[in-house]
Amino acid sequence: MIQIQHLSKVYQTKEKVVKGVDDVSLDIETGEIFGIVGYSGAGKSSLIRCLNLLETPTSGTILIDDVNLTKLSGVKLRQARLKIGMIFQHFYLISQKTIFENIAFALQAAKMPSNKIETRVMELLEMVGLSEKRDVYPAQLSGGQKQRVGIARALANNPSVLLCDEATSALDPNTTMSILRLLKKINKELNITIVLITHEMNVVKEICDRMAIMQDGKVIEEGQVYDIFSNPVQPLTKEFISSVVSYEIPDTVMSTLAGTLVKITFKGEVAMEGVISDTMQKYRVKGNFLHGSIEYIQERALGIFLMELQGECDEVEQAIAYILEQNAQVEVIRQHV
Ligand SMILES: Nc1ncnc2c1ncn2[C@@H]1O[C@H](COP(=O)(O)OP(=O)(O)OP(=O)(O)O)[C@@H](O)[C@H]1O
Repeated sequence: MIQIQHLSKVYQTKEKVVKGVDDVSLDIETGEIFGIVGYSGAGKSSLIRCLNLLETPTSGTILIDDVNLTKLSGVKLRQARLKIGMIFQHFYLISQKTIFENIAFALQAAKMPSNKIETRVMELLEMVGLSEKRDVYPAQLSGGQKQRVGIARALANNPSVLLCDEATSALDPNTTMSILRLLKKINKELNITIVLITHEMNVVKEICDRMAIMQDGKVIEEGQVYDIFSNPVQPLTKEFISSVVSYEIPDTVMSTLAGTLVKITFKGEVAMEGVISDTMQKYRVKGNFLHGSIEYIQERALGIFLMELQGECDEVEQAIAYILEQNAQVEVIRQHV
């Protein structure tokens, strides 16, 4: 388990003092995939770089499996760092070395006996699907393949934690998906805890179990990804979610609506169509669908629909009460006019 306690990172420049990370506390469970989201400058890189002490925290504590990293130095710190792999947006492979040599380098640095290195490198290359590329140079690989090498190198010394710093931000959507699938496979098969930072909500939606949203160095919201998508609280969180699922209704359409405008959220197993059609039959209410989508988050359905409900006030109220009874969430966006 990773415990981040009251972590702060302050940068002192000639002109000013900047709080990159401002009193952040988070617990990340062993074996989970935890996403940290925020716009540029929110403090994500500073936070993730403090986790392996690439940045020295100004104050606060980082415990990994009860070992306080901030108290370690010298050999002990180097050993602890070997248990934390990291991958980067721009891969940072050594261009003069082959793929094999790039990965072997991480093992040599950790003093693995040379007769064991070849077997281990080939094992890693197979895990990331690049066995055929052992003797080529990084320039001969695509971005996705380079990131696979980055992953193999990060896993070389059997880390318990993998940090991903915008690992898919330089990749196209299809390649991003294949890298995310690989990370998920690694997480499941090796039970590695993954902490990733990203500005893309899609990445989080695809593979993370829990997430935190950062703004101005602080964590402003955290929780299960499913819960955050179904019930975001902070305006910034809502903004990030709208980048994946947007429920904006154009003003021109809005001005033509006379009924009550509601947002209905169905979680998981609730039979959405049945609830809506039952409601329309039970009450003298007409429903117009304005927008709708079903997202799958961690293989659990989340249906969000925007509807205009037309009818007498009390009928509309009863219809809403009925939908609520069926375990759906209803938010009245605008009462009928
Ligand atoms: N070495 C540094 N010296 C001074 N200020 C810094 C330094 N590194 C980061 N900062 C500042 O700390 C704040 C947080 O930056 P950080 O890079 O952690 O954010 P981020 O969310 O990762 O953004 P990005 O995705 O653009 O890197 C910003 O205001 C940034 O300017």
